[in-house]
Amino acid sequence: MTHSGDLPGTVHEKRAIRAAMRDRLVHVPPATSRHLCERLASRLLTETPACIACVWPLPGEVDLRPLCEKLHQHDWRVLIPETPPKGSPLIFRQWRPEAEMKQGRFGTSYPDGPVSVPDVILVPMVAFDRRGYRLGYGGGYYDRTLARLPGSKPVGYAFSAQEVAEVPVGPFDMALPIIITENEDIIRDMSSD
Ligand SMILES: Nc1nc2c(c(=O)[nH]1)N(C=O)[C@@H](CNc1ccc(C(=O)N[C@@H](CCC(=O)O)C(=O)O)cc1)CN2
Ligand SMILES: Nc1ncnc2c1ncn2[C@@H]1O[C@H](COP(=O)(O)OP(=O)(O)OP(=O)(O)O)[C@@H](O)[C@H]1O
Repeated sequence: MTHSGDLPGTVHEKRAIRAAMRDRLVHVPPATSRHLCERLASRLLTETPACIACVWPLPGEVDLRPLCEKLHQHDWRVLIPETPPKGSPLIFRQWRPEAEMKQGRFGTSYPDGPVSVPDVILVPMVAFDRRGYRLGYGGGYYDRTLARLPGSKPVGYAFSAQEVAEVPVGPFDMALPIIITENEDIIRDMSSD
């Protein structure tokens, strides 16, 4: 596989962090995921209902399904991404509680609903740092998607256990303005830009 954007050293470092995180995430209890969903819900539900992109969980990840249900009950439109071939941005489709989920690329699941553009994008990650940089599974999907949707507000979320000192940063990586964990809201410090 070619990695057009990142230097070879960055690619290796990113791989090593992904492997370390897989081991760490095995030990996160399910209650932590529920707690994080509650923190996300209490923050989002103070805002006017809007259109929000969530994700259907992959093994070991934060499970946003309770949040999807709650937001839907409060008149938010919930979208879940369909994963296209690598190199293309994500396709967001409307989800409803009764939606049948289809199997997509890399073990992802997505609903069959109409395509829509989110106002808010909840951004999953494998690891993050305090500057707001994140590391995903290496598809570059969120970097590409956020670059094309400047009007959508990205909100990162992760377990505190996923924090590392410094995520290696490639030319396309963008720092997130906010990352929410089960313990705190990490707001990016713009003064260091
Ligand atoms: N729940 C969830 N859905 C999501 C994402 C995510 O991070 N979490 N994505 C975020 O972009 C997109 C899917 N991105 C992915 C890109 C690559 C691989 C992948 O290559 N997986 C490897 C194993 C990688 C590893 O564990 O190191 C594989 O399946 O072999 C998986 C997902 C969209 N949907
Ligand atoms: N906007 C973009 N345009 C072109 N290439 C990009 C863009 N964003 C990322 N890439 C490239 O995609 C590849 C994967 O990126 P990276 O390792 O940062 O993915 P990731 O953030 O871990 O994955 P994901 O966003 O899917 O969770 C890299 O080669 C990167 O340079």
